[in-house]
Amino acid sequence: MTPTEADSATTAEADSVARVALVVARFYPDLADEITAAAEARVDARDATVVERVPVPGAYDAPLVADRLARRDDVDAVAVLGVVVTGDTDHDQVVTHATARLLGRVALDRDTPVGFGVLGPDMSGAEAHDRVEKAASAVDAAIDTHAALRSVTSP
Ligand SMILES: Nc1c(NC[C@H](O)[C@H](O)[C@H](O)CO)[nH]c(=O)[nH]c1=O
Ligand SMILES: CC(=O)[C@@H](O)COP(=O)(O)O
Repeated sequence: MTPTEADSATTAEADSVARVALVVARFYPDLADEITAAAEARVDARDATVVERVPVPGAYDAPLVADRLARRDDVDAVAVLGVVVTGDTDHDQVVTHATARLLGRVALDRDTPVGFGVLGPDMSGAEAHDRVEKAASAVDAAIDTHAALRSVTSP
C-alpha cells in the first residue's frame, strides 16, 4: 500500500467511527453511574468513541445540553441517560414526557440522532436497576441512526 492509499484508508476508518456524546442525569447518582458504565461498554462494543460526558442535575435539564452538543461538528450522535422514579405525584410523568418531547425536537432541529436512554415513568429505583441495559441501549440506537442517516444523505 502506498502512503497515499494508507492515508485514505486511515481517513476512511476515522470517518466510520461514530463520535458519541453522553448526557447523564445524575438525580439518582448510583443508578446514573451504573447506566453510564453500561453505556460506555456499548460505545466500546460498537467501536465508537465518547467525545464528551456531561452531567446534568435531572432528566429535564438534559435537552438544553443535548442541543448544545448536537450543534458540534465533532459529535455524530448524542445519548441521554437517566432515571425518573415515581413519587407521590405525577411529577415523574411530567418530567419524562417533557424530556422525551424536547429531545425529539433537538434531534430534528440539529439533524443529529439523540438516543433516549431515560428510564421511567411508572418506575421504582429497583425496577430501574433491572433495566440499566435498556437505558444503555440508547447508545446503540444513536449510533444506528447515525449510520442510517449516512446511508440516506446525498453526497
Ligand atoms: N424527579 C426526577 C427528576 N426531577 C428533576 C428534574 O429533572 C429537574 O432537574 C428539575 O425540575 C430542575 O430543572 N429528575 C430525574 O432525572 N429523575 C427524577 O426522578
Ligand atoms: C420520586 C422522585 O424523584 C420524583 O419523581 C418526584 O417525586 P414526587 O412525585 O413525590 O414529587
